[in-house]
Amino acid sequence: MIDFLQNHTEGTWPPACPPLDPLQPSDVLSLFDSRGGYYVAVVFESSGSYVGREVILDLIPYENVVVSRALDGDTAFLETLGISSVPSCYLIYPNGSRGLVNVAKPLRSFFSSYLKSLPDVRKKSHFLPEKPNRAENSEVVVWREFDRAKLYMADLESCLHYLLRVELAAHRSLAGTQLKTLRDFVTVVSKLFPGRPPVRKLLEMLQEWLASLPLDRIPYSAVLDLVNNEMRISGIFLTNHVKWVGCQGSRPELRGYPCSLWKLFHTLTVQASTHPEALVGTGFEDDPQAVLQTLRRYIQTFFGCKECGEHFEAMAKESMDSVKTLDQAVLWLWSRHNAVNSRLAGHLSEDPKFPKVPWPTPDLCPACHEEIKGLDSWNEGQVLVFLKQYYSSSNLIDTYSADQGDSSEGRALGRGEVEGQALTPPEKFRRDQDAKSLRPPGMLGPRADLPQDVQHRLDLRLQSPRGPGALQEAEAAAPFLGVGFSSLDMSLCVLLYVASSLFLMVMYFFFRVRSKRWKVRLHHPAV
Ligand SMILES: Cc1cc2nc3c(=O)[nH]c(=O)nc-3n(C[C@H](O)[C@H](O)[C@H](O)COP(=O)(O)OP(=O)(O)OC[C@H]3O[C@@H](n4cnc5c(N)ncnc54)[C@H](O)[C@@H]3O)c2cc1C
Repeated sequence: MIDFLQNHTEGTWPPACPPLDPLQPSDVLSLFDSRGGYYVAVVFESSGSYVGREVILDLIPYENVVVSRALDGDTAFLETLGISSVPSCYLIYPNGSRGLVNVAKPLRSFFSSYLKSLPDVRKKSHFLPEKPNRAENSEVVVWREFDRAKLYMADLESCLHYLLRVELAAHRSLAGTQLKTLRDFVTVVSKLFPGRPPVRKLLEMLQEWLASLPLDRIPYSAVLDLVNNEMRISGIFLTNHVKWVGCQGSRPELRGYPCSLWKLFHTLTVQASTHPEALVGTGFEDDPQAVLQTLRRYIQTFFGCKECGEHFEAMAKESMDSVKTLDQAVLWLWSRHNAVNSRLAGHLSEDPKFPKVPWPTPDLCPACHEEIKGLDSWNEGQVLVFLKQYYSSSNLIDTYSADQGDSSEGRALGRGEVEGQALTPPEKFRRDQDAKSLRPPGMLGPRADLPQDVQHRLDLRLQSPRGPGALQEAEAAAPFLGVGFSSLDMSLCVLLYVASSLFLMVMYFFFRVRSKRWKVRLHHPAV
């Protein structure tokens, strides 16, 4: 195609196609002085190479970067730039600094991928909104430095917090298939989540409670009470706010929860594949699709973005049945995630700092990428090895994780802000940042009540004659005398109090009348 383009389009050069002829050393030197506010990349190569032209064409749909090519004829010039072998890519940054691009393999896909992932390089879009005015956009985003090769516990815990306290809160009560979906999802997460002990304990408690419920409808507030650890059971804690690290966006409305949900899902499929024994006794142990199917049902039933759920369901219908092993489940989710990435590249929801490119990128996993007949292709064996390492517990780090027991971190959002559900993408994710729980959990106190106590208390609440209808009162729960009693608890107490008073009064009158009768009999023994 390149030959055709260069040999047969004299005078009719496509207007959108950048020049493909090589630059002279003097042209390259003049680029050093010009400041266009964008990146300029020059691929140095031999005369028979196509790499430079391929990279130029690969980057056409991207803005803020211009690619050119130059030949390796002038060795003295190459030496002054520090180029010892070709092909090499020399990059001039928007601020004027410059240097050689360091990639693991000097291949077209590695150069292209590197350039596409530069900050502010993103796909051109006709639908981009105007950049917000700095003065209007007063929200300050505190940036947390992080390593893209690592998985952050803070992201996964924030995901669980958001999922349990915000996403599920859109449902007043849970019944039938919804309840079963939640039960299965919590089972999978509690068995496979490689989290810190207090979070695992909380998940275990939630799982045991949901599994033992004899009811087919529960108010969401009962789940929330348990998640908030209102019984103050020591050693149980889940952060009450979000803190994104590997999922932080360059603007508050970008990334966050959906990013962390993907990470949680990948972690679960990898854990199921590397620790299949964890699911023994759950009913999921013999089915390689069990985890994927559970995640699929969660997305279908609870994911706040309904449109995303429909897209995911379409993919699942198309090919989830072909998964026959736990390793294939890991790869299925990986390839579907990449399909979503490529569909969304250049979309409004794309963060310019985190362009949607096929993942893992060559810098993260050089062995995952191969070139067959000049085309980038995956080495799936290596991808599997990489995924199992990336999403393993040994790659999970606690930097930035919430201090267990410190519920004061984070900025609270208003109640209305976290409870709504009728959101449209990408608006739906806008509320992810620093969302707080509906009701913040109390600090863990020294009391060490038994988990059975919690179960009993929650069961009592569920079995109350008013059943799930008592939800509204439960939602208005407020701490009373420093002990986490809800208004439902208080109404039950008052009811019990009134009933016992009535009973006592009836008994009092009954005995009074009886004693009067006795007295009458004693005074008239002949009667
Ligand atoms: C199930 C699901 C379906 C979605 N569908 C839609 C949709 O239809 N429309 C829409 O607008 N948004 C959708 N989203 C949201 C969208 O996919 C992104 O999550 C969101 O735009 C944020 O993108 P991100 O840049 O943080 O990267 P994400 O795509 O969220 O990726 C998060 C992180 O996962 C890792 N990663 C990336 N790719 C892979 C991979 N292939 N395998 C393993 N790990 C990977 C990277 O570390 C990356 O930073 C969906 C989210 C989910 C969870």
